[in-house]
Formats: sequence, C-alpha cells, structure tokens
Amino acid sequence: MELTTKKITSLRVEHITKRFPGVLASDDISLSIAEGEVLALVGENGAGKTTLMNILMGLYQSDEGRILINGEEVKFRSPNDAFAAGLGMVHQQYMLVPNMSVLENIALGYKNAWGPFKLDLKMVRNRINEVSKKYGLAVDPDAYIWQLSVGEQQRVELVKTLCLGARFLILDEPTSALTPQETDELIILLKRMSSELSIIFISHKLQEVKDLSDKIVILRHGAVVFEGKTSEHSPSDIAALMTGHEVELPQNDEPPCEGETVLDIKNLNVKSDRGFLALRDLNLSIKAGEIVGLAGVSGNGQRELAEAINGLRKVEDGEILFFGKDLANKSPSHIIEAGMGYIPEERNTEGIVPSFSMKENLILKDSSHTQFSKYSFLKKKEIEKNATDLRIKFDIRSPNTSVTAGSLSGGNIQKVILARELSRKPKFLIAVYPIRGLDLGAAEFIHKQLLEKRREGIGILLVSEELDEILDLSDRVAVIFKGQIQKVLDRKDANRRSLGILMAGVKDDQTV
Ligand SMILES: Nc1ncnc2c1ncn2[C@@H]1O[C@H](COP(=O)(O)OP(=O)(O)OP(=O)(O)O)[C@@H](O)[C@H]1O
Repeated sequence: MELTTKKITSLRVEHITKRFPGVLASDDISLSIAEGEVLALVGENGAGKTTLMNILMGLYQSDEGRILINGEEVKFRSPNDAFAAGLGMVHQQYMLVPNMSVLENIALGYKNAWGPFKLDLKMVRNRINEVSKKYGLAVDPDAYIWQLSVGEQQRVELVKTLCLGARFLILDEPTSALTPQETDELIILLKRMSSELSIIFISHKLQEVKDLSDKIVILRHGAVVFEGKTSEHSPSDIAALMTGHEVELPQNDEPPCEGETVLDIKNLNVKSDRGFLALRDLNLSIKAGEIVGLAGVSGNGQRELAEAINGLRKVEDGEILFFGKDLANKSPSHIIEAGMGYIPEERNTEGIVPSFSMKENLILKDSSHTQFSKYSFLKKKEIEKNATDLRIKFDIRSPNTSVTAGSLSGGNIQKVILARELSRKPKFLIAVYPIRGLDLGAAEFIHKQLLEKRREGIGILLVSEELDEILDLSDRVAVIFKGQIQKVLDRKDANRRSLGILMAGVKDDQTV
C-alpha cells in the first residue's frame, strides 16, 4: 500500500520569488539537487528557509518562478500534489494528532493524500511494519502520540512520510528538539537513507551540516548568497559565511558566586502526564547571581520541574521556597508577580499567543502594569515603543511590530519570548533550551545576555541537553536522573565525561 511515485532523478527550482506583506521571503532563488544528494539549507533566522520548502511542498504558491522534476515543470496546488510527485516533508512543528494512535495518524495521512475511500487499517499496519523494518525506524503503531517523546514523534513523522511513498525528503530543523543521542541516531539513519533518497535539510547546527550534507546553500534576506561543496568548508567557515563575521560563543569565567540562596527546592514530588512520579524528593538550591545548569537526558523530569516552579503543574509534596516564601501550587500569575521569568520549552503553545501581534506578545505578562495601561486602557504608544526597542535590541526580523507572532519564523518567535522575559527584569530566570532554533549569531547574543543577567545578580536555572551550552555558562551543574538530582558539580569538576556518567544514572563518586 504505497502511493506510486516516479523516481526523482533531479529537482530544480528556478527564480522562485515569494512576497509576504512587507517581506521579500524568497528573492529569485534558483537551486538544484540530484538523486541521492543531501543538500543543507542554512541561514539566519528569518532568511527564508522554511518558506522555500513550503513552496516546494505546495503549502505556499510562489509569486514567480517554477519547479522542475526530472526536467519537467510541475505545479503543486497543495501538499497532496507534492506527495503524489514523491516529495515528503517533516516540519519544525510535528503535524500529529496527540490523542490518536500512531496507526491512526498514519492512516489519516493516507486519507488526506488519497481522498475519500475505505481505509484498510490492517494494510496500513503492515506498511508501517515494512517501513520501520527497512529503515530501522522502530515505532509502536498502537502508542498514542501524547505518550511519545519528541524524538519518538519525529520518528513517526518520518515513517508516515516514507509510508506515503516519499522519494525526496525535506526536513526542517530535524534535530533541534532531539536529545544528543537521538541526533546521532538520526544522522546515521539519514546517511543510510541518502543512498536511496534525495534529502534537503535545514539546520542551525553546523557540525551536523558537515557530517551529513554533500552541498550547502546559504540564504540571507531571502536570496542565495553562497552555494558550495560541504567537503571544502569547515563549520567555522560556514558560520562566517552565514553571519558575515567570526562567531565565538561566550564563556562564564568569573569566580564562583557568593550570593544568598534565592530558590530553594525541598523534597519536591510531582507527577508526569501519565500519572507516575516524575520528580521524587528532588532537592536543589540556586543563589542570586549564579547560573546552575540542569543537565540530563530529556524525559528525566526537567519539564515537570520547570512547570511545577511556574505553577503549571501540581506539586504533590515538598516546597519551592522563593526568597523564603513557598510558591508550591501558587497560581502562575502569583509566581510571575513574585519575579519569576520563564523561557518555556514549547514556544508556540506556552511561550506566545500566535494570533496576538508581536507587540502584544512582548507585554503579555505586563499588560496591566502602569507602564502599559491606565484605568484599564492600554497605552498604545508605550506598547509600540517597547516593541520597537526590543525589536532592535534582539534583532527580531519582522516587517513591523503589528504582525501576528504566529507568522514569524521559528527563530524569531524564540527571540520574542527571550526579549520579553529578559526585559521584564525578573528576579530569577528559568531558561529551558533557550537557544533552540536560533541561528549562531543569535545564540551568541543570548548567551551574552544570560551572563549579563548573572552579573546583575539574577539567579538562573539553565535547562539544556547541549553539554557545551551547560559547560560554557554554568557556575554549578546539577545532573537530573529519574526525577532526582544525582549530584551537583562545581564548574571546575564538570566536564563531558563526568556529566555523561552521571546522566546515565551512575552515582558512584569513584567514577566521577
Ligand atoms: N505566513 C506568513 N505570513 C507572513 N510572513 C511570513 C509568513 N511565513 C513566513 N513569513 C515571513 O517570511 C520570512 C522568512 O521566514 P521563514 O520562516 O522562511 O524563515 P527561516 O529562514 O525558516 O527562519 P528560522 O531559522 O527562524 O526558522 C520571515 O520574515 C517571516 O516572518
């Protein structure tokens, strides 16, 4: 049961141009990719990478230009036309229905692609098993999507795309939400698949661009500014070509902090969505002016900890002392008022209201403050000024401050959240994967901002799976494993090896 698609020996786009109100998102783009080739599409946030891929998939129509497959012009009016031609895309935001099973989601993909007909679920199940065996992509057809980790959901998206007969894969930041181990596995898998399929992938991680691609195309302001062979360029070369300058991520090399304890978590017990204890008697304290990195493999309680501190998850037992007052089970608004800043993992659902304008999102937590409202009327000029200033400072690429936040590129949405949380003058900050989806230049800027906050005396809990990020910024590193803090290491004792051992659950002091 496979959509019969023709072999794709070449795909070429010629002079593609796409305008959105106030933005030239694709500016006369031409590029080509041959059978079995892997092309990496890189560029700053908002450079137009996703837009070009959405045009290829029939989600957007270009204003000018054409697409040629095997030398013949094709016109895609919808993603179904692109599927039928053998193209498949895994988006940044997975398009899966959470309360349906893997089998039902993939069957839905068939139904959307094939239109109304009676679906044979047994055949879909067989096809899933066939694809997962062929490519070594293990999925459980009966698991519900909400039960799966981000990495598992991504595997389902890949299986779905392959079940539908894709011969040309487009992957939009496929590793941005994966654990380092899942990333390594995906890169190996994609390498293996590239002997049979052509792949275009978008990434901000230059090492994986280097590891996986044959060819690199760099976009800037919607136009191709560089095209070349990957083997001829080092990651730092590519970074310089992309940003126009050498990128150097800053390091925290200041002496350990002596501030007072501001966040003191005692014997915290919190349940996961599935009803199991995700945090078990967790203890952790953080001082003013210190960055504590929380290292761990995703799914060991990081999400539950961040949500419990921010009042978004019930605390079963224990205390969250913030400047001496217990925040456990207080409302999110109470916690915000107490001075807690939060950069959440889920930027589209927890970080912004996509249908609100960018400027409204920038005052989301402060709309009733006297700075932005008087007698329940909003001060429009102040709100505009705030947005204009933050847009410049954080280099948020948007035509103006009134566009809906949902229409911004993924990286620019992240910048809106960071701009809001860092400018609110929090007393404490919880930053969960703060540079996920950011281009290198933006990551450099955000790391500098976090160090600046530290110098101002703000305590920061930095949740990340990127050990480089943790090691660059932290004063101390706490390793979380199965809902407990395995150990807290001073910066001088923390390295990839010591953290890796603790993250795997080994607690023995001898090994660290
Ligand atoms: N549906 C839309 N409506 C209006 N503007 C849009 C829309 N989609 C994209 N844009 C704009 O087009 C430009 C390019 O966005 P795109 O998402 O293609 O960037 P990107 O290179 O993928 O960025 P990132 O690395 O941040 O994901 C941005 O200025 C964005 O705001």
